[in-house]
Amino acid sequence: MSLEFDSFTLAAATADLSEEPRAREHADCVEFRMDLATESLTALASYTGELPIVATNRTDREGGAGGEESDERRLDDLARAAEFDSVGAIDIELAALESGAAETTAAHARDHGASVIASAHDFEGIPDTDGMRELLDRATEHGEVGKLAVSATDPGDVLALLSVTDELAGEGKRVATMAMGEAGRHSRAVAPIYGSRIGYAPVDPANATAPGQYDLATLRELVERLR
Ligand SMILES: O=C1C[C@@](O)(C(=O)O)C[C@@H](O)[C@@H]1O
Repeated sequence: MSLEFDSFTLAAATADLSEEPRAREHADCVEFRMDLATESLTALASYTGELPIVATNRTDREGGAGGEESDERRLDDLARAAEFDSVGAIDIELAALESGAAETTAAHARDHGASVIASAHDFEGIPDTDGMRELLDRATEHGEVGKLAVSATDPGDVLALLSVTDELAGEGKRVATMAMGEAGRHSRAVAPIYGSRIGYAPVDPANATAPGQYDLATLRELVERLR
């Protein structure tokens, strides 16, 4: 089952697929953080949930726990994840796509009907507007969706991110954006209005996969009320 991200899609982010029944009420899909899970391929093989899965195997370099040294193994596991019917998309870092390291991973995923989210994360801060536009634009060239997560220290940081989101979405590009951190939290509720296609929230707030996330029920309610 392929995930197209034709409209806003709310992902319940988790390292534990047994949480899926609790996510169903609010989420459109599950983001399975393979890098935070144990035996992730075994968990995928025994998944019997209803929600389609976005498989993510995040590298340490972009805030994950997938290791830095074992990029080949990490990407290989991601490619194998895409073989499961339940996996509708995989998330690959733009850096790995641009270096060519993940070219076969992306092709393999598409061969198995899974789309590709090309993602970039800045855990240190927020690039300037031109930098964000350029990164996001490049991401949309490599993925069915281009995603940018930045770190805000001030609510004003979010303005530039929203404006770039609005601009690229207005050009018909599929983008997903969010500002991490407390100061950026509101971006998660507001960015969908400007065209962001994917939101992430943990089922259990104690298990956030990024700083400043709302819990799933709250984000769903905020997005619904604001649109
Ligand atoms: O890339 C993202 C976005 C994210 O970092 C966030 O800020 O919500 C959460 C991650 O799980 C996901 O892979």
